Amino acid sequence: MAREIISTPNAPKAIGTYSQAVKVGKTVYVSGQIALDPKTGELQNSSIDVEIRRVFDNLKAIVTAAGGNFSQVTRATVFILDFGIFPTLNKIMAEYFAEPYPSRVTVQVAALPKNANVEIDCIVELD
Ligand SMILES: CC(=[NH2+])C(=O)[O-]
Repeated sequence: MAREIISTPNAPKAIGTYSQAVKVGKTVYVSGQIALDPKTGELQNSSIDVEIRRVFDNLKAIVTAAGGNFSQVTRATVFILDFGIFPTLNKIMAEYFAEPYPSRVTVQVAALPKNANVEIDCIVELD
């Protein structure tokens, strides 16, 4: 099946050897997003709320560029440095996603790129 590379200036440029997303048929694989500002490339981490919202905004920009929306997200993977932010993560995610929510995995990890506190990737099934 043909692959399409998704690229948008509304989300951060890749900081390594990956594409923002790869679309295969109606499935979109969105790379892990940290809270980089798409314009400056700087991590937006003035607060954990700001950081998490920037991550979801980055994901949303890529999903939109692929022709989708958050209601079509089937799976998200969340990497966090500290489970102390779990309630905040859930509160903010509920602002971006309506029920029924996507499937999700959340894991605590030792480190993330650019010393981020959170990284999230997702898979989208387009209609
Ligand atoms: C940030 C990211 N997605 C990576 O793989 O480094």
